[in-house]
Amino acid sequence: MAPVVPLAVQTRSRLVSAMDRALPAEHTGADPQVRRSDRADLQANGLLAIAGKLRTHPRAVAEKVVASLDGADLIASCEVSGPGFVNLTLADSALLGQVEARLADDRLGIPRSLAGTTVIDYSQPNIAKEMHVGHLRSTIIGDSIARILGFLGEDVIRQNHLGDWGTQFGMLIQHLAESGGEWRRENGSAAGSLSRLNRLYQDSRARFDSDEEFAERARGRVVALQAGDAGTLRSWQEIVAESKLYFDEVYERLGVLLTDDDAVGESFYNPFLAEVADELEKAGVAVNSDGALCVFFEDIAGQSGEPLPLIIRKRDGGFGYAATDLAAIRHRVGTLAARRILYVVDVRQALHFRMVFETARRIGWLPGEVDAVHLAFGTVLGKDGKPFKTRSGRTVRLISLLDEAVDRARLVVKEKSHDLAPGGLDTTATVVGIGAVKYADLATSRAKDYVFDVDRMVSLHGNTGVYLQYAHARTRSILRKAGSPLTARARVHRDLALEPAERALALKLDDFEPALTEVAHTYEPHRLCVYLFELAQSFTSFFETCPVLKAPDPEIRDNRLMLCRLTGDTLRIGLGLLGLAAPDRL
Ligand SMILES: NC(=[NH2+])NCCC[C@H](N)C(=O)O
Repeated sequence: MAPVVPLAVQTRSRLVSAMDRALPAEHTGADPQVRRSDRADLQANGLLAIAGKLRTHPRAVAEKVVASLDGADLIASCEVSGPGFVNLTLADSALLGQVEARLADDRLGIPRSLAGTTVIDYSQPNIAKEMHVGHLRSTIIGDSIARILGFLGEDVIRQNHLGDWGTQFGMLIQHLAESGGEWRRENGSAAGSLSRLNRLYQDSRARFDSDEEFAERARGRVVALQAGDAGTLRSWQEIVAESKLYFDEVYERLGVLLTDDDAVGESFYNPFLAEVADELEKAGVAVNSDGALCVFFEDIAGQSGEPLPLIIRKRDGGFGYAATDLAAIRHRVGTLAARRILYVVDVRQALHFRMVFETARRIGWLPGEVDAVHLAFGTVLGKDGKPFKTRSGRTVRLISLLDEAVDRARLVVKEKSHDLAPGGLDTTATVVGIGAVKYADLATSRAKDYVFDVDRMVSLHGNTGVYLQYAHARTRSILRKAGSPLTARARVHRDLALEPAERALALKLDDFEPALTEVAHTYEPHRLCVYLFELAQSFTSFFETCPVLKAPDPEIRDNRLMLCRLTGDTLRIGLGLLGLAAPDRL
């Protein structure tokens, strides 16, 4: 299927050709800067700058270009305005042609414009601990970016950098051995066992901090674990396996792409850490400082004003979090052949990643042509504007949040839905509730904090997941009532004139690809949310002013049905790229 080129891009090409014809040769290739505009469909602003360079009156330049514009099939009218802008109105037939061409392709004419390998590190929960809202953000944002890059043709390798290694496991395993604390699964779900493990983990931490003799035994346990002592290793493996089961339960509930194959935890890099440290030391990138192996950064000062170290190996010989991340970069570039590595991690780790990336550049593990980007995100806040905690001050469990959202969604659906899918209330409440949580997270600009407010998330008014799911279901319901098959060849009558609301909708439908490309460049899924919300609003205005089933004549009805169909398809694919389901009935 040939890609469908957005009308703005087509218009730009026509203007460039006209400029080639009308202007002196040294200005070929200049950008006419075609943008969407309020005054007309499109506006070209680039001629002003060119006129400046040519020392000619800008309006005269614009008039000349417009006079040599060849675009009758595409552009209905074109006029010079103000100091030398060009306002362009697209031909109705061109807008309808786009609708027809997009409907003929199951990717809606969107090309696979990316090609390369991207590693994306996201979710990253910690073994023996329950997932919390911070992991929710990483999981949801990372998953959507993975989907969008993949849709645009990128080869995406997901890496779930599980916290499954380190001194804390010595503590936990020792405590389990001594206390006989029972945590194993009683029923089918791993949520209960993880909750018990989480509590035992906290107990072990408290004991470690208060009981020096226990701390000594726990440190011995770390040594045993690292040396591969059979019993210790078995305990660790058991805890890891149970934690993974629990993560998978959460992932399935959330409907994210992550599977067990993506789980490449910190322990995976353990065998390479000594080598990483040696190489850094030999290359002189890391130096011995007070018995620890560190990398220093002249331009990054700590609180005391001294250059801040990145610790590779601690004084006791243990390797830190940074050593693991450096080993991971080596693996991702050297073995996985990434041209880009994305880290979806809390903004509080910004300095860590800056130092890790800089270290990897210095030693050459991260060559200039490979990008490494920390996609930092803000904190989830409670209604009091403080980091989201339970009343007793504990971090909030992800599962209970999801349960709450689904319960709240059930009430909304029960009250509002007249057209429930066969799966009934429970299925729909799940789709709406989980979708609401995901959408609320994605719709906020990534770097910002946001307030976790379930009522707002499941609201039918405003920029919410359920608003978009309803808009999608509405398009499907219209098509069902019209008896119009969802997949048959598009029947578009190109010679008909469009009403303003139809034009606005058709124009918006043509903007899907630029919206996706923008997310791929900025890694900000909220831009796709904004697009889909505006599309749903354009659809609502269209639907309110242009009767579809009762259209004045059969050909107009056909055209309107096709607009409904393309809106529905665009919403379905767009919601899918955000990780939301789009049921046909709601
Ligand atoms: N490659 C990484 N360091 N990824 C982030 C890991 C996040 C860590 N497990 C945490 O919960 O804070």
